[in-house]
Amino acid sequence: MHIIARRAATGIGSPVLTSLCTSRLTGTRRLYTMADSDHTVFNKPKVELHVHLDGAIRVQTILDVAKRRGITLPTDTEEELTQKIALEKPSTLTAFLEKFNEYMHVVAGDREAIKRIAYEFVEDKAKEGVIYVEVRYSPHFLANTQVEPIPWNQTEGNLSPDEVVHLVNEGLSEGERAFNIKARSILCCMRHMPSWSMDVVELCKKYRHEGVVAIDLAGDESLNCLANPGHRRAYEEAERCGIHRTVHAGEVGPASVVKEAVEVLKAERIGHGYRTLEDEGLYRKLLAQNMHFEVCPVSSKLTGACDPDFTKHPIITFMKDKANYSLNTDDPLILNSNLHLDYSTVHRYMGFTEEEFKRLNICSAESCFLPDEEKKELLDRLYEAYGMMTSTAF
Ligand SMILES: O=c1[nH]cnc2c1ncn2[C@H]1C[C@H](O)[C@@H](CO)O1
Repeated sequence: MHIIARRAATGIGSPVLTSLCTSRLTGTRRLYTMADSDHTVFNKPKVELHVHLDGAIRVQTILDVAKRRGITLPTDTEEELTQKIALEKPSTLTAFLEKFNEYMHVVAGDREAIKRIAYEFVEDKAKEGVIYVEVRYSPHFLANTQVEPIPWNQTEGNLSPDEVVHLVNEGLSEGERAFNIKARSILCCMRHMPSWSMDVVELCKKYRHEGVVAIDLAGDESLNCLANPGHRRAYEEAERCGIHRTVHAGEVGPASVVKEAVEVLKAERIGHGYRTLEDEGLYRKLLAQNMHFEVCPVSSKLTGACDPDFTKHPIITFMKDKANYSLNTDDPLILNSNLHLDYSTVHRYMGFTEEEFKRLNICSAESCFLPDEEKKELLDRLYEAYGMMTSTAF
């Protein structure tokens, strides 16, 4: 018999951190190279809770699919297409979301592409040292039938949002087996499309035993801050059926959107949530409730959600207050980033230590949407990898 006991990690407070490659943040942008990826500030198992599948597609995959389908793109080189898609400098969330127009028409409606994207996503996360990921997407945005309006100027086909979820589930499960990590998904309602939201919750219910763990509300908060009744009804149904709930709120929208997410939509986690800090009372209340904030450092700069000066970033307050939050990429394709860049950014500009990286990953595991037993297994893997577990046989 074994007794498992947690203890403080050894060597914490003294960051074992290697040098960084930060030219992408401070100077001219350039593509990631293998050398960049070697500069890892936290080379230990990680948990990622906020990343969009359709914002995490490989550029080469877009080129391959376009070629196979006979779709013309403005360029056929990986480097040039990356430059076309990637956001160059701090902008607005609206401009950021427009970047999806550059390539979504290539992959939407294509069964092979959707499954491939999901599979490759798992491989990319495994390479970043992620052992558990929750990836989100809008099934409607990848469909070309049973969706009104049909997105991305597609002509009507025969791929429904339901089949999209099935294909993503297949790609993720094959990826899990091939790369030995765990991947679950979150289905997104879109703020500007309340008429899709009931479908989304029904898909969450249908596929809850095939990898779908939660519902989300994404899209442009700056265009419409109030939760439309369509979203509200979907979230009520989610709560009634025990479907987990997260909501993009307080990214660019005011603290009142966060309040609404928590009080009306019964969100269990907040996507981004930076502007919660503008309402001291709300922030203190959420801290006391141990609310989880899914923060995305690199994204928050390029979407214009936060001051581009990272030394003034709200995440510093979260860190100092020992808040419950995770570090995430959000949309690495559009940000031309990866998870290492988020970790190196907060280390370099915000003073994050190895100890904090361990703590926030444990918070992430505790706040993930896995069932209790699987959550415990995930936590045990982290405690062990972080040297926070003793196993005493007797
Ligand atoms: O950072 C974001 N904020 C709000 N919505 C976003 C963000 N990144 C991606 N999205 C939207 C665009 C995607 O097509 C959609 C589903 O993944 O979610």
